[in-house]
Amino acid sequence: MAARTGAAQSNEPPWTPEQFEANLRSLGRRYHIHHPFNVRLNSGQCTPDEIRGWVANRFYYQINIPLKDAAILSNCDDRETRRLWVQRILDHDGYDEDAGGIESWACLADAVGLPRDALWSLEHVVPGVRFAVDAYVNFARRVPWQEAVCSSLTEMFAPQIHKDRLSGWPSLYPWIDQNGLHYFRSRIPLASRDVEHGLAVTLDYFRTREAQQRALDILQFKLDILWSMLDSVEKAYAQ
Ligand SMILES: O=C(O)c1cc(C(=O)O)c2c(n1)C(=O)C(=O)c1cc(C(=O)O)[nH]c1-2
Repeated sequence: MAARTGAAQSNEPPWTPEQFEANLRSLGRRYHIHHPFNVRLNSGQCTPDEIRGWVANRFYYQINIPLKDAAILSNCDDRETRRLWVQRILDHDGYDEDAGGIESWACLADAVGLPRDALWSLEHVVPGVRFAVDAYVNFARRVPWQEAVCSSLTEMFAPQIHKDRLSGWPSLYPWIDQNGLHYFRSRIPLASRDVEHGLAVTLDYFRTREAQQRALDILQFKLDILWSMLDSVEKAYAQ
């Protein structure tokens, strides 16, 4: 991964944990919440076909998140971290009475009128989305687990995008069955819990200025993945 956020001099002192966290959070200005497609989506300007296209494509991200988390687990030699991290897989795949996030996303597909067989067949997934999501999973497979943990920190910015959908969609898109929005509601507390753990790992692992700079580059890489997914959806569906 090429440095994106400015080369660091290795002789500079490390940022304090507070400054480091503030610098990570400042990358929120590049979150896909600001992507033109998302701006249209959350301001009521998307057609039903565009929304169905977005749901079908984002499904590829949803079903790959547990593979990404399993890759992190497979590289992680720290038992305490594994005990916490395994929950992320269960959140998406479900356990006991909890049907899980993938099933919730399938309910969103029902709500927007996308048939389940079309969703699960992945027939609507466009190449750019496939490449971007696969890049995320492959990154998690090959880097030290702490770097992969850092890449999940885009979740710092996710609660707001979920809240925007929950507050806006019912009036902007009254044709969408509101029961389908459960996924967004469920993710708000889970994202906050994930971030608390992910940030603790990141602040502890990236200690030198050079390492902290690498953490910013990793977060930017993940922001780019989310951004390019929307670029691809926009190109495929926007009128
Ligand atoms: O709807 C969104 O915009 C959005 C973004 C992100 C993100 O920022 O990576 C995640 C999610 N949703 C999400 O639902 C989710 O479960 C999730 C897991 C992760 C991750 O990197 O481990 N990101 C995200």
